[in-house]
Amino acid sequence: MSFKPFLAYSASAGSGKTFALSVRYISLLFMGESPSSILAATFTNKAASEMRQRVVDSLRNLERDEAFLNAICEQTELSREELLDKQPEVLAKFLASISHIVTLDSFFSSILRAAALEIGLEPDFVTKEQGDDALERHFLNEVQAQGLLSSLVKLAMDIEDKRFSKIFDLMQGFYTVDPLLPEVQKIQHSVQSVEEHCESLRLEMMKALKDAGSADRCIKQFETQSIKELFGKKLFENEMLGEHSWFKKSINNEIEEVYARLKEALKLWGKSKEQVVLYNLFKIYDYYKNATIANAKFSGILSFDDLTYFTYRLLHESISSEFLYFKIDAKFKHILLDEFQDTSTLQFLLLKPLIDEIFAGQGQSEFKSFFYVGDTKQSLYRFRGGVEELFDKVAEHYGITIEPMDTNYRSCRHVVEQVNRWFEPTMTGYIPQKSRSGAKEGFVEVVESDEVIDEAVKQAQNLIQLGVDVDDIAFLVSTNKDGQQLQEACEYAGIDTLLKTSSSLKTLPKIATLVAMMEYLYLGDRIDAEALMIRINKSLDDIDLNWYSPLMQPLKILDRLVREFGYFEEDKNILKLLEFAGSFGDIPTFIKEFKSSSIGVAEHSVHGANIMTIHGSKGLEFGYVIVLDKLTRPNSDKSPLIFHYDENLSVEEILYRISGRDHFDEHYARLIASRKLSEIKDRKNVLYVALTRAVEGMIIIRKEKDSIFDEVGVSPMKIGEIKVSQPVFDIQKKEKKSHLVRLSHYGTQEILKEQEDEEKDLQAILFGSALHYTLEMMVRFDLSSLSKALISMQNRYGQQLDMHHAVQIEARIKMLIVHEGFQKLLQGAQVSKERAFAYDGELKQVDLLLEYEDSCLVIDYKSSKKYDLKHHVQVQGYKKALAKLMRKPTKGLILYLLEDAIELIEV
Ligand SMILES: Nc1ncnc2c1ncn2[C@@H]1O[C@H](COP(=O)(O)OP(=O)(O)OP(=O)(O)O)[C@@H](O)[C@H]1O
Repeated sequence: MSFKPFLAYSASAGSGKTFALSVRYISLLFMGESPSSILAATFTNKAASEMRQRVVDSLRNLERDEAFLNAICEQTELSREELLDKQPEVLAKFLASISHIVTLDSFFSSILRAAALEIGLEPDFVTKEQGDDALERHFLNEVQAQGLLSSLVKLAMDIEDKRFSKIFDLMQGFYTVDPLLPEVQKIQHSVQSVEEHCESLRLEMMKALKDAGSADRCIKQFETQSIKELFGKKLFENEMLGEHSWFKKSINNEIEEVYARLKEALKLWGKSKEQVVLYNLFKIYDYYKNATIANAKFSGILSFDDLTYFTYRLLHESISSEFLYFKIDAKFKHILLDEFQDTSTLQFLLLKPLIDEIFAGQGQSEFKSFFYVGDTKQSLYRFRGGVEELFDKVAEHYGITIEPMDTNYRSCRHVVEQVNRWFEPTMTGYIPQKSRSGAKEGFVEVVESDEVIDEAVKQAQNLIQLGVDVDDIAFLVSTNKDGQQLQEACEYAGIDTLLKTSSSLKTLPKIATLVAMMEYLYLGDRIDAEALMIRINKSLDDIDLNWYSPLMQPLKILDRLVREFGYFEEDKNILKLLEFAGSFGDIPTFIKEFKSSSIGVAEHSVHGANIMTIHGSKGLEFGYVIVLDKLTRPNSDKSPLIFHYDENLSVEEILYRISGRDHFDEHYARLIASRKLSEIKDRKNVLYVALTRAVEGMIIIRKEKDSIFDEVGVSPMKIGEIKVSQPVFDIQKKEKKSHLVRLSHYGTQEILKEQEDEEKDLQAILFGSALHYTLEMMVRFDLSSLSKALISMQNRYGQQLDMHHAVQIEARIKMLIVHEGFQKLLQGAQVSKERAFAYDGELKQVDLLLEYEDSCLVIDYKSSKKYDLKHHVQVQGYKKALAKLMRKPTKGLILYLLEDAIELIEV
């Protein structure tokens, strides 16, 4: 049998690790294993749902997926015929069973839910991504009640940053790896005697220097006001003081001897400071931890750190794995783990009892397996206790063979080769990848520009113009904030986007401004509102606020402000804000609750160019990738604490970072140096992930200075060419406007950028709506149906619609009725109008759907050609969605009902 039960793949991006995992999963099904006995864990929800989909799709269309079918044949040693024969039965069994294709977090959450009561947690808890302000308040109250506020203030002083929020971060850092923390001695240390000793040596040094007739500038080096100042002196980087050019002349044995003692005393000072800081931190950490646990239990809202912590407590202290299996009503015989390089030690410890169980049965007749895949070059989560050594340690511990894979199945040849060129010289242990035979050439381009966002938008417009489907484009950015900025620019340029970030609604400038305006109206607090208005290019004086009364409901006020600001009511983030505001009767409660809320940013549409952070793109692939330089300066890790892991991957010691400490303490210097190397490696890993996502082509936009790409020597270049089928249409050049773009919906899906005054716009909206309505009301596309539909339209719109527009509607539809091309399309088609369908959780509606025997055609009516690009992108989205839903090849058309012509444009 070629199925190796215990196996790991350590291989580069795109080499088919996830593919191999899916093959293995399905092979197990064909080998008769029950879906409920297999645990397959991936890193993101998206990856998990893609894997589930892949399993179902492959089981449905096995014969169409040659590569997959061959791989399953090889794994199972079954012939094609045997597999195809078994396929319906395996599919039926899979669909009827509970499968466990999950993220580790959701798996832990299900474990915890099943046995929550064992540790005093209500099983209906919910999980969320970020910590909340309530916890900080709760904790501060607790600290104050315990009389520990002075410890907190002292800590804030000791920690260079001097902000309380830094202390929260540090404690959250402890909590993330809590079970791995070392025992910290609960002895109160003092630095006073050490400081006194340092001080007397400093004075001794000054005297010795004076006695030796040293120059003033030498003596001045020791004229410091505090030990901290002395500690930070650069001269201590010298092992002997005589190595310093200033001191050469007057150096003598006595001075060197005092210097050595002073260095030793300062080393001790650093250590004592560390002990004091850690002692104080751990003292308050107990309260922080208790506050966190109490807060989670009380609110029923768990962060991912809470989830890991509680699951650890549950599995390691409260119940046995036998009891766990009983509780979750499953027993895993096979475990498959994806992206293993980012599994934290703690997460692994949570899985370990289940893996041990598999190995415990080894040698007996029962068929069990364990398989994991990963790439340490893509390890991104060191900060949350991800330790890349875990990959090898696990293999060693269980005696698992790690196999390499050397061919890239994802990217075109130029991407694979260029990535090799960048990383081979700059990344230790990098093994160049081969391109698969028959890979397309593709293209890679590096553009240098300090207007990163504008350039990215320009490049995307160019791709779209060349015929690239907007859904196949992905922008990769460094931060959520960069993503938001880019999204606004894309929206402005008429490119639909899908923003996949974890940002909170509060952080969006539009939303923040609306709420600040409410505060201004209610409390008269002008400063915040004014500052935010400037950010969105407006001034308080531009806005008419005479309608306001303090008794108005928050929803009413926001609704009015949205209109005053000319915002788009259909903007989903604005809708989310309005929805939230709807549940409050008074302004102050709304403001208070909004500020402590953690409502996430809405996704903008079901299709469009993806915008995501590089971290979020891990494991994914896209046709065309545009990687953006970081908009802000790259920041280095300035955490005041350094965690050092031991052989068993527990935290062996925690070091306190003080600048200059490496001059005195060799052990500290060694760890700091290795930490710096890790930071560089982490940054390169991020770049490696970003530069390995593209299938057809990649564009990189780098800044001239301070570029994140400098690390691997990415400089302007171009290889290959963008080759896409036919250019489909011309992008209309849009002039940039200095004021905010205002969007309105009219018709069913028609989108208009407002350029005229409000009066004209209202008529345009009515015209679009009435035209759509008339077309909707026509039973058939003939003159008698038209005259009936026109009556319905007059009943509905007659009062407001211009006479001239009513005439136009009739004339345009008459032209359509006699249009030969259009009538031809109707032949043999089942016609549905205003067909609604749900796709990706959203309700969509198309104007006209023509269903033929073996294909479909989706038609979208437009009354003007002003916004070609937007129309085009929109119809592409419908086409894609309907092709999936109808399971038939689906074409798309934009039908322009213009004043003097009917035009049909294929999309
Ligand atoms: N043996 C194969 N034959 C054909 N196509 C393959 C094969 N292996 C992988 N692929 C395809 O290559 C692409 C990359 O594969 P996959 O996502 O599994 O790589 P990966 O190693 O998991 O990448 P990453 O490290 O970036 O997560 C996918 O589109 C996959 O379907």
